Amino acid sequence: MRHLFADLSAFRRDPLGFMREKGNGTDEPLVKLALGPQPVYLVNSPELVKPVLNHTEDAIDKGKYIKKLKPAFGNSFLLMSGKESKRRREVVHATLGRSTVLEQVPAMAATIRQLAGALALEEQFNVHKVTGPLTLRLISVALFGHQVLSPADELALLRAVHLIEHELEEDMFRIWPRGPKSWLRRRRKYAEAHRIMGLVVKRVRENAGSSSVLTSLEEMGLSDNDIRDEILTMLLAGHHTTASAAVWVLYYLTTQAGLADRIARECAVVTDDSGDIVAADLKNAPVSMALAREVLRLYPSAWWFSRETKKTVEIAGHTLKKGSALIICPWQMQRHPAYWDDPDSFRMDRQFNNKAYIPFGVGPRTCVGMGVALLELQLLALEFASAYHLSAVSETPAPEPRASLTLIPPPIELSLTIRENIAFDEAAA
Ligand code: HEM
Repeated sequence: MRHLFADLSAFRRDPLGFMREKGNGTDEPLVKLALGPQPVYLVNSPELVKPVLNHTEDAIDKGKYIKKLKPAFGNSFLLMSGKESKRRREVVHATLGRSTVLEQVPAMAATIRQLAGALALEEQFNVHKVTGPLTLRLISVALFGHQVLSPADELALLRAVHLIEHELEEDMFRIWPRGPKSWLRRRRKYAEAHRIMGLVVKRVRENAGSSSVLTSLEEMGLSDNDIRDEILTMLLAGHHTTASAAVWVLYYLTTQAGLADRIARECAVVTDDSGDIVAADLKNAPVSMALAREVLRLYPSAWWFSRETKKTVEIAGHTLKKGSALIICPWQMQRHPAYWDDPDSFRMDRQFNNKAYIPFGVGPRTCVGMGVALLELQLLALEFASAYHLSAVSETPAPEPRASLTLIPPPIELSLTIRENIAFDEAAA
């Protein structure tokens, strides 16, 4: 019998490499991992993803790993199960539905354009440092409308995220409890983060009084604290993940020969006479959408997520006893050579309706922000490619990302110069 912790040090050393090594080297649909006393399985077959994620909550539900996010997300529906979670999810989902979000396209595009203009004045910039504040602003625009979050609020929220992120990362796969010093440090940081977040949410509520999501949450009869937690969840879950993918969108625009030109041409098709993107025409912009999708295949920001069995469950010939963890790892499955040709290469001609393509999860708990995240990434590509020429200042190819709660991109430095013209010749198209 293998030691209960046999895989722990390899996992800690290189989580991304570990998952690929465990899953890609075998056709076992469920791979047992020795990460501690709790039985943990990697879901290694796309055929099992739906059965696991669509299972009734009384048998397979979100488990103890996600509960560790409670210090950040509080009492929000992301961490709940059952009727209350479903009720809240429906309200949020309605606000983030495609038709509602499309109404915010002019404001979102203008936000991106403003940032790009400011970056063009810089000699060079670190991409992740700018996509964090940008996606925070964009998700706030999508949810509450224009200019609800001030630049000072954005900085404050980013600081709060920074305070708790490291601590959450440390707790995620911790086996033994913290010592008193470390426990106190965590308590202090969380308290400070909560204070900051509380102040920001208060201002969001004051400034966005009539926005639909706030009104709907209030009409549901949620307490002030619960509304605070739902808002924070959307801002936190919504910006960090998208910011990480946004880095790679700009990176590939810079490094893939001809891609920026193709997207600039595509942008010309979806803009009106004043140069503004027309939301209803975005369906005619497949290249920028394929870029966003391929980026999320190679670099799924939510690189893993999990479920836990609430009773004994039979899956793929395994009897999983109550309390077993099931890890779903888009990072590993989306680079599995059995499901993808040349899996490590960036290729936009792929079929994304592949069962092994799961950057937003599937089933009843699939990402509520999927539509808005894809829209943000698409608008980013269109706005940058149409107006600027991007050049890489840091090394290419870029180093691999780091695995934290989400995938953290490496520092990538780019510079922008104003695009002179687009070559409209068909041959280049
Ligand atoms: C590229 C960006 C994003 C990625 C890769 C991503 C990924 C995911 C994944 C994989 C899940 C499912 C987790 C599970 O089944 O346990 C999820 C859930 C969730 N996401 Fe996203 N997400 C992104 C953007 C957003 C945005 C913009 C929002 C804004 C509101 C958001 C809010 C949420 C929430 C609230 C849930 C929980 C849903 C539930 O439990 O019912 N995400 N996300």
